[in-house]
Amino acid sequence: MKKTIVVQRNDPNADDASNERKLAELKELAHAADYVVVGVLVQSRYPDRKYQIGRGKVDELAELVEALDAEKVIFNNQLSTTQIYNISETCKCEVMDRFQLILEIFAARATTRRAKLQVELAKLHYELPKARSIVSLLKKEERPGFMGLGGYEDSYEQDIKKRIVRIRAELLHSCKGSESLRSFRHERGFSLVALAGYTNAGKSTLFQSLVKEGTIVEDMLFTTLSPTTRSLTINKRRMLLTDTVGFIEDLPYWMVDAFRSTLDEIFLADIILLVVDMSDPVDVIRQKLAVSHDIFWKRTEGAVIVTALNKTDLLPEEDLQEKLDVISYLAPHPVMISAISDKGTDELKQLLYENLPKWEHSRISIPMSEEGMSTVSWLYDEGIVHTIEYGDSILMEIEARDEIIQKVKPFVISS
Ligand SMILES: Nc1nc2c(ncn2[C@@H]2O[C@H](COP(=O)(O)OP(=O)(O)OP(=O)(O)O)[C@@H](O)[C@H]2O)c(=O)[nH]1
Ligand SMILES: [Mg+2]
Repeated sequence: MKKTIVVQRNDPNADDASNERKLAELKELAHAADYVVVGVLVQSRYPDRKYQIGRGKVDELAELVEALDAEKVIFNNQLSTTQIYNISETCKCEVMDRFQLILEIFAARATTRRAKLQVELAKLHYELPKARSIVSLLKKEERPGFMGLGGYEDSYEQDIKKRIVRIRAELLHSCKGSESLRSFRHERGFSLVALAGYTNAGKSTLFQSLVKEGTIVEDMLFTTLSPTTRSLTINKRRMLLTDTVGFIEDLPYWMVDAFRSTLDEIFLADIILLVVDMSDPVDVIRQKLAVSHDIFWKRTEGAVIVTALNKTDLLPEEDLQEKLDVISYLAPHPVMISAISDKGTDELKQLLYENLPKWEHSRISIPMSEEGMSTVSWLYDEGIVHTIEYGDSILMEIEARDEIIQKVKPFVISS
């Protein structure tokens, strides 16, 4: 974890509360990218329009970097190439802006080929307008390595343009890889549950708390497909739980596709587990829920939404109930939880179980033979075996997806 200092120039036209919220969001983003925020610097008086930060403040920042031994400075406002260059010279550490931070988060979370291409595309869009000044700065200063650029040449800008064209073409032809991921998982009898919600809502904490008794062997298979997916068994039903990137507001248009593609897992899920931070002010919760539903709308097919109202440990019971009353129309299948203390986890698991795609019950009789025995072990893998009796034939009571029942149709006695 890298130590970082976050810097914000307050918007003089916005009120204190909204400036504070912006800063809080930046800290949350830094946390999401695995940084530890060790210091904060706010520029409240409006400096010269040309600068995001006044001269004196840059010196103050440099002192802070040294005192706190920070490795990185993250600005909430967009910076020009020259600004990044100059500030990093003075502070003697890496400097980046909010957009680069968000790109870093997307890059870390992109699991499918399509998502990776989208993130790469967004990065190139970010770099393109800066290409010329990067090259001229490097030429002036003879400083290779700046902004991750090794050697440089005049064709840098051309090069970026070519890569953009190439990626666009590949994206056009790439089929949705995650579709096949879904069928692969379904073939193996797993239902898909995706965690969704704003950054800092507590998705990853809940993910860890739900999967802590998960089965390691199966996990090894799926971690290679997606590093943020683990298996989870509730009442013998097996599901795959996927942690996803948090929703982020105020994205520029060139980042929207990259953001959406990191959410592919959500759009393919059987259940969307929407995590909400109940310690937010109720207006903020309502706004976040509305945006979340907007993101799911039209992109999900028949997914059930379960709303996990998290961080209930931070509020008294009456406040929780009051907030729930206001937001209930935006919170389908609600359950109050506290991911850090495991409170409500059992109710949540039960709710997930109840909302899984329905499985069929059947009584079947399978001939006692080698082939019959392999069918039995296949059924153990694919469904739930409630009872089994060995006699002249093998009598079983099973529960499984319809496709599975169809395959043993000739043996069905009753359903
Ligand atoms: N008090 C309290 N804090 C919580 C709870 N759940 C999570 N947190 C804290 O909230 C912060 C964010 O939690 P994460 O699990 O990283 O949130 P996230 O939704 O995964 O965030 P992103 O990955 O950035 O989208 C952490 O500091 C957690 O310790 C909770 O139930 N109660
Ligand atoms: Mg997380």
